[in-house]
Amino acid sequence: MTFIEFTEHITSQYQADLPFVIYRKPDISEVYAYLQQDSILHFTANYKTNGFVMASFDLTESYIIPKTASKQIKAIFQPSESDKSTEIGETALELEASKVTHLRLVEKGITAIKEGKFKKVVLSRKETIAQKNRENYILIFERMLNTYPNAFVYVWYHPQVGMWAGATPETFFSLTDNELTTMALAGTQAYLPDEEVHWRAKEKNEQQLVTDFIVASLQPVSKTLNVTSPYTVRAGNLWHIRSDIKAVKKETVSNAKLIQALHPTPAVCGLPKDAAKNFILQHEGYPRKFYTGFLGIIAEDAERKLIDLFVNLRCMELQPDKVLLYIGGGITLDSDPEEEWKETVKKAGTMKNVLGLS
Ligand SMILES: C=C(O[C@H]1C=CC=C(C(=O)O)[C@@H]1O)C(=O)O
Repeated sequence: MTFIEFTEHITSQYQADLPFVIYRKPDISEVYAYLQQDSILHFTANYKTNGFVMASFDLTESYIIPKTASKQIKAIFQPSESDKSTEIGETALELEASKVTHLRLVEKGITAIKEGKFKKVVLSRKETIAQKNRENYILIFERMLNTYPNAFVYVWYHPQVGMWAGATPETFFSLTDNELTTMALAGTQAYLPDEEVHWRAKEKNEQQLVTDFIVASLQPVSKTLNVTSPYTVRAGNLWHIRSDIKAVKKETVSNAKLIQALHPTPAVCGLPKDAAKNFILQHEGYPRKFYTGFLGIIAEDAERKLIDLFVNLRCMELQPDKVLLYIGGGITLDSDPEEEWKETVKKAGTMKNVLGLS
């Protein structure tokens, strides 16, 4: 199937108001779709059903587009020069208001760290863009494919839930039979061509906290565990620090148990997990919904088990009359609120770029 034919199937699916997901895994040229043949909202509690999972940060919403209820199609996407001309404005006023709110939130987080409530918390905000862009979801998908070749790129739609799109640099975990791979991702700097990246102790420590958490969470459920040294990776207009983690999972550990052990990681929540999560739910002042949740594929049969899940970062909710961007950053003892604000502005650039806004 050509990419054009692929998009025609998606257009018919959307016109019929039926659920679908289109996605591309990092560094490959195939694009895939699950086209659900009914409009039922399917839930998954045990993550055993084959299909495409979309789970919210607080796990109150864990949906699946089941394989058995869907048509699956694929095509090859050839990268092209993307057209970035579609653009709309946003109100400076809203941005100012959200800056004050975010600075206060970060200050509260730093105070709580000083009081010993937790070591790290990831605090986020939502930015509203007065742009009617839901109908442009295919153009947005193409632009994300072109701009972020090493990201997991997707558009997900369910008539009862809404439409989400994103280009995330973070794997939650992949499982092939019992071999698990995951990553510890943290630290952010702007990508500037021809400039070398230097990480400060603050960012290195922040990333180490994430690695330590993942290792400690995987130890009880794994037979073997290996971690690479941290290295620098590019995610669009940003640099991050990353370590790769490989483990062999104990046979008896279920998907649900694994998810429970790892989600939410300190890359999106904090440390200790429960204290940071409570702080987020109490103080962020808006529901994260699917931002910092996870999404991806579950494909298990008698022969083999394949799971490929990604953390939902650098994403947006495409509502009929507006676009909502979700962005955050890790706060530790030495965080500076103004710098943290700037970091969220840079991260917002990942999605604004595909909307033609930066
Ligand atoms: C929470 C986000 O990014 C996470 C992933 C990489 C680096 C991060 C950081 O430097 O704070 C965050 O932990 C986001 O993009 O909204």
